[in-house]
Amino acid sequence: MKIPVVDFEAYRIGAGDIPAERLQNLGEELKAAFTEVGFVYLKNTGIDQQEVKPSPGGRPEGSLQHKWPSQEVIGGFRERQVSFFLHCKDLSLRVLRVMALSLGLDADLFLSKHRLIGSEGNGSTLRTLYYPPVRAEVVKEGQLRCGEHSDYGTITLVFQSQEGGLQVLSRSGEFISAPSIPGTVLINIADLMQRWTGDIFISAIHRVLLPPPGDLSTRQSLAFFVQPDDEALITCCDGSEKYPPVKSVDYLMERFRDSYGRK
Ligand SMILES: O=C(O)CCC(=O)C(=O)O
Ligand SMILES: [Fe+2]
Repeated sequence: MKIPVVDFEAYRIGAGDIPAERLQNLGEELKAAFTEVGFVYLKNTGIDQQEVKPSPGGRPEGSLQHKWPSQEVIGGFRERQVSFFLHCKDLSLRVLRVMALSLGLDADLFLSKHRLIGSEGNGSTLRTLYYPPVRAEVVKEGQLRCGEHSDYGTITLVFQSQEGGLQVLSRSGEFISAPSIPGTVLINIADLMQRWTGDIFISAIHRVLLPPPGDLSTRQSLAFFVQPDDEALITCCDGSEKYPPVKSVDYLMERFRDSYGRK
């Protein structure tokens, strides 16, 4: 089993209304990916490769008085991050729309519960993940670069550097690799979306492997974790009542407590 690559050109960021039939086709491809693997690579999304490159280096950061590094430390950092965040948001909303259509639901069903991304009342986050070099001498048996987990929210957008190592657990129980494919955005279903769809879309377990012994390269990825608005009530969209309705923020807090809270 492989993670499909789907061409999102027809509905890329900036694209206006498109014929329902084109959206339908896109929907079918996304649905196949999300019901079978839970992951998909999207190409021609409108997020260009340039945006994902690290910011130009500046002086090493000293103690920062503000939340954002100053202009002289990393010129344009704030602007770039904000613009990238907004592009991730735009793409996520487009994907959520196609996902709803693909299930024969109202196009706005998922969207209508993601109205506040980027403002108070919605916990979606853009996270920068830096994996430091790994010295072979300190590696323990079975150690991973990022442990096996599934994500909590609705969908996640992942942008990886070239080093690779990401693997996804397939339904047949084997890990398949999910390398970086330049020019694509890797998107996966997360747990709350699996619950929302009554387990139609799969939130797959994934992990990042250590580099081969002696390989001292670092790894960098960016993950945009999409969550519904805090107050949104999530009810199985297929009418199955497989899971009771849950308020988004309550579900997520519970998951965070399980992961990080006192035992
Ligand atoms: O670093 C990666 O490529 C993936 C990280 C990840 O799965 C996560 O942070 O949830
Ligand atoms: Fe993850």
